[in-house]
Amino acid sequence: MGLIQLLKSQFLSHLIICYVFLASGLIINMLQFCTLPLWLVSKQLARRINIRLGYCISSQMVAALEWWSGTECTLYTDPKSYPLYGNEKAIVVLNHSYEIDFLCGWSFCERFGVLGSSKVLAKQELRYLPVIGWMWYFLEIVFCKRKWEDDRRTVAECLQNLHDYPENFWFLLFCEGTRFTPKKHEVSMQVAESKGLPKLKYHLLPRTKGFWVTVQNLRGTAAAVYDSTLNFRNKEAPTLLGILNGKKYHADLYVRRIPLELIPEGEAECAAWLHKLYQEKDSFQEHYTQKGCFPGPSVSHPRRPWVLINWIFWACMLLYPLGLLLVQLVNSGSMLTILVSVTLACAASLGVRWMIGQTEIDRGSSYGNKEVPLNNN
Ligand SMILES: CC/C=C\C/C=C\C/C=C\C/C=C\C/C=C\C/C=C\CCC(=O)SCCNC(=O)CCNC(=O)[C@H](O)C(C)(C)COP(=O)(O)OP(=O)(O)OC[C@H]1O[C@@H](n2cnc3c(N)ncnc32)[C@H](O)[C@@H]1OP(=O)(O)O
Ligand SMILES: CCCCCCCCCCCCCCCCCC(=O)OC[C@@H](O)COP(=O)(O)O
Repeated sequence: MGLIQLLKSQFLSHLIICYVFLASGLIINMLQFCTLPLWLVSKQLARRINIRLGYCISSQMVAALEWWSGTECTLYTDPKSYPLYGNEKAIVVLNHSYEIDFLCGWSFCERFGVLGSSKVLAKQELRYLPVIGWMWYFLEIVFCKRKWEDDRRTVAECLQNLHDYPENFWFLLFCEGTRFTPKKHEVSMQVAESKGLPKLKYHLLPRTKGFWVTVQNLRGTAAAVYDSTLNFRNKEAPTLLGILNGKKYHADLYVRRIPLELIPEGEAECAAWLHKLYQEKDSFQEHYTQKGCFPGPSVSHPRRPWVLINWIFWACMLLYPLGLLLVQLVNSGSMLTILVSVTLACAASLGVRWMIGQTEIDRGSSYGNKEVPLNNN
């Protein structure tokens, strides 16, 4: 193991990264909170400020992926579509099998200049996650309870609010609705069978309602759907803890740009279109499994230094006062103060570990796990 790799695997390094993330994140959350009165005066200015504040948080995770772990993300796409990425509003449809799929998505957002404004249809539980969930509140992220009766109105309303959004954004949809597990796959294939749909090997059966409501409500706002299929070389199973340990992964993303006009308007037709899309995605994954790459040309889109510069800025701002505090603490000689400080640091570490746990598939929800009574043939 080289010296750098040894450094990356040290608990102290992880502690520093997590401290900078947590402390800067809470400061930024507070700044976001301070923009609340501005929404009443100038909504567009408040949005633009929040995009930049949000960037300061999410780019730290991208920095960990791109610069700390050195993970490489390769894009396979049609060179004719390539110039449009980042220059229009779009809906992204992505498979949901990996613990860091959202982070790879963020990495592409960063490279195409839409990281601060990127959006997602996220499960309600994530709204309460410190730093990230609180940041999302100010970025107008759309949350769902994964209960259509409750979601149909709220999701449509939140999407309507994005009509006058001042900057380009990508709206991410994991149509499978939950991460892939063998059990969830088995259950969803029973549903596929009952609906007379072909079985999928690499995906769960997509939930079509969220896609339909998104396409309908973003017509006239988004220009296209980016059908995106992610895989990792050599059957890598990447994790956020692996990233923190400096482990390098190799992600490949296959993107097809589909103009929004080509997507049917009716609910049933739109659902059928999405099922066909997932059958195609399944065939791309089969191609990847057989050949080790996606069909079509790959383009090189290098990482940018901004995420690293942002991290260095926050590290300088926050590590210096922490150093001073530690020196004062030791000099004080008070056992009680030292004990209280150590307890606080342990609590913060456990908090971050819990946050990381939110990305782990083994700790995932039971949504999609249970056999459902099926009355449609
Ligand atoms: C150039 C580069 C391009 C791209 C770069 C890539 C990406 C970057 C882009 C942006 C990045 C932005 C942000 C990323 C950051 C962080 C993201 C992090 C995480 C958030 C992710 C989540 O939280 S995912 C979970 C939440 N989201 C969703 O669930 C979305 C999908 N779901 C839906 O759309 C649902 O329809 C719903 C949520 C709106 C409603 O849920 P409900 O459960 O009520 O679903 P349905 O009504 O659809 O389900 C009932 C129907 O489904 C059938 N059924 C029953 N059981 C199953 C089963 N197991 N599987 C499938 N189907 C099932 C049932 O029979 C019903 O059938 P109908 O005939 O009645 O439809
Ligand atoms: C600087 C870099 C490292 C900093 C250290 C750590 C900080 C911890 C940050 C945690 C970030 C959490 C981001 C939340 C995104 C979770 C995405 C996700 O994958 O959600 C799962 C849902 O889609 C489906 O849920 P399931 O039904 O599968 O259950």
